[in-house]
Parts: sequence; structure tokens; C-alpha cells
Amino acid sequence: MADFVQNGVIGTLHNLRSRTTEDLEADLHEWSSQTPMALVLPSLYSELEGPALERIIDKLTQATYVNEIIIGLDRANASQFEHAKKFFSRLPQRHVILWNDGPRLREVDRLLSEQDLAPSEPGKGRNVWYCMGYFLASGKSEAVALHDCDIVTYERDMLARLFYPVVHPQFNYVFCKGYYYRAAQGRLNGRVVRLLVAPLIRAMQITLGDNDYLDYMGSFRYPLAGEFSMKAEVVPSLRIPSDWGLEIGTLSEMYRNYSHHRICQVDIADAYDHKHQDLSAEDAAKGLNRMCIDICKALIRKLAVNGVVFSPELLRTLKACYYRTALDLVDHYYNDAVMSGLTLDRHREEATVELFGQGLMQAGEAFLNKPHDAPFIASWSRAISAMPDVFEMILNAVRNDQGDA
Ligand SMILES: O=C(O)[C@H](O)COP(=O)(O)O
Repeated sequence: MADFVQNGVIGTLHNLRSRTTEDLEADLHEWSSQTPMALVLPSLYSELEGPALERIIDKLTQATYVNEIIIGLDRANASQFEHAKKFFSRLPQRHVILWNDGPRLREVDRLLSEQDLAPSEPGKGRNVWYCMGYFLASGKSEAVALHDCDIVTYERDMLARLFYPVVHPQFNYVFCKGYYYRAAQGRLNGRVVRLLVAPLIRAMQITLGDNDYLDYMGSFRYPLAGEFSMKAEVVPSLRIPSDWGLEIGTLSEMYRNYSHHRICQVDIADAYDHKHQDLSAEDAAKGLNRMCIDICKALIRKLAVNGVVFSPELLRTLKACYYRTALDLVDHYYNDAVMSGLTLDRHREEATVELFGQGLMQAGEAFLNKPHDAPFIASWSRAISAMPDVFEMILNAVRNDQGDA
């Protein structure tokens, strides 16, 4: 049963389950001429071979209020790119595929890197950045939504509910983040949100005291959701991290650029399932271990920008507080899971908390040793000012790539 509580500093739009998807879509259709909508899909070629994307594309064929779909394709060779063109061809909407590893976009990337403007790391952040560049360059839409391509439980209303708050002509929102809970095969998931982000933000609030940024971050029910939407005006000034700090970094950018009143979150699904990564306890460069370190760095960096002075003592206190807070939460997660007929392995949860605690220390130490090390990609405003013809170059590269048979 949904609730209607507004207990954060941003707006929360619940699903009170009194409207159908078709009803929501009818509104979106009506508004689509005034606010055309684009969907960005950052995808790995391997996702075309998995079970989730086929279903996503099936559902999207019916989302005809969408004006254009921009697919960012990573890790594809030439024949895989040709296959991708066929794979996406049944989409009835105008759609393009950015072949990020193709020679034309690689050349744009090379020219941008000559000016230190290209994303330095491969990955989702880089993929999203080029898709957003294309979105701005094409200039065909006024709002953009983004979601991952590994959602096994995808339904059409996810996208309708994601767009609705930023497209409604009387709502004042410029940015909207999706939320849900994660579970599959009778097990509660969402390990990084539950065991790292939620307790860490609470521990930071306890350790640092009153802090508007932490109140804001703590208001998001699923801060790592890869699903969000925004008005076009937001995109040029965004500076997103290229690592796993992407989601936290995007929320932080919105915090810096807009009043809380213009930001909301929306209930887009009940149980959500996706491709799971290994914890990778033995290797801090991979899996959730790496994700944890990148997220901690992003939060620490942002607090430092807001004036918090980090020291080894503060880090030790924060870690102790995080650890206790996370263990307390594990009790609640366990009880919640049991009451809902789901399972939760308490031993594994507590071992994960220990690993994340080490990750927090590693991130803190890395920050203290190299405070200027920021994996941010330049904003598109900056990229255009340094290379005024970059949009033209991207449009040409993408147009020519689509045309090659
Ligand atoms: O959202 C999260 O917490 C991470 O992406 C991990 O999710 P998972 O535990 O569902 O794999």
C-alpha cells in the first residue's frame, strides 16, 4: 500500500494507484507537441543479447508520445553495430544509435581530448555524456529521460511516470528521479543503496550536524536509480562524474544549480530487478566494491566543496558511526523482508557492511592524499565554448554512421 508522506526537502510523487498507464499516456500525448520528449538509452552491446532489452524495446514500441530515442552503444564492433541497427529498427519513434566505439565518434572524442574535454574513463558516464551532447545538438526535444537497459521488470508506465512531472505544463519541476524497491526471486536486493548510501548519509548527518546538502541527499528514496528525467535547460551546465559516482554526482549538480522546490522523485515501480554485479570483495577495482569507493569519494568531495574539513580523525569517527548505523538498519531490513515473505542473509549483509566500511576509509584516504583528483567530465557549455563546431561534428558522425549499410 502506498503512502502519501512528504518527509524530505524535495517533492515526492507517489503512486496512489488510481490512474491507468493509458490515462497518463493520454496526457503525455497531449503535451508532446509543446514539450517534445527524448529518451536516452545507454547500452552495452552485450545487453542486446540479454533478456531485458528485448522486453524494453517491445514495451517502448507502444510509447508513441516519445519524440526521439537516443541509444548510446558501447563495446560494439562494426558488425555488432550493424546488428544493433536491425535490433532497434522496430522502434516506431525517430531513433539514432551513437556508435561510441566507431571511427567517426572516436575522431570527435580525439579532438575533444586534445583540449582535455573528452571523458577520460570509458563507461556509462561517458556514454550518457555523448548521448546528452547529441540530444542538445539535435535540438528536437524539450525534455529528456534516461533509464538503464538491464531492467528485467520493465513496464511502460515506468517511462510515463518518469516523464510526467517534468512535462506537466503546470508543474514547476526541472528534474525528477525515479524510485522503487529492488527484489528478485524472493530476495531483497539494492545492496549499495540499503547498506552503504542510506546509513552513510545518516552517519554524515550525525557526525557533521545540520547540513542542507545531506538533508537533500537523504530525501531521495532510491538515490542510485538510473532512471531520471529533466528539462532540456538543465543539460548544458551538468558536470557529471565518469565513474560510479554518476548518480550521486547528478543529484549533487541539481542541488548546486536549482532550488529544492524544482526537484522531485516519482514512484515508477514496485519490485525492480536488473543485472546484478558481484560484490568483488577481493578486488577494489571491480563490482560493488569499486562502486562503493566511487560513491564515497563523490559524497566526500561534495561535502568538501560545501566547506567540510576532512581529516583522518573525522574519517575514523564517520566510519565508526556508519558501521553502527548500517548494522541497525540491517535489523530493520531483515524484519521488513521477513514480514513481506522475502529472504535476507544477515551474515552476508553484515559482511557487506564491513567491506563498505573499508571502502569508505579507502575513499577518504584517497581524498586526503589527492584532494584535486576529480573524475568529472566537462559540461557541454564548456565543450561548445572551446569547440564551437562540436555539435555539428557529432550530428554528422551519427548521421553518416546510420547511413552506412
Ligand atoms: O542499487 C544498488 O544498490 C546497486 O546497484 C546494487 O543493486 P543489487 O543489490 O540489486 O544488485
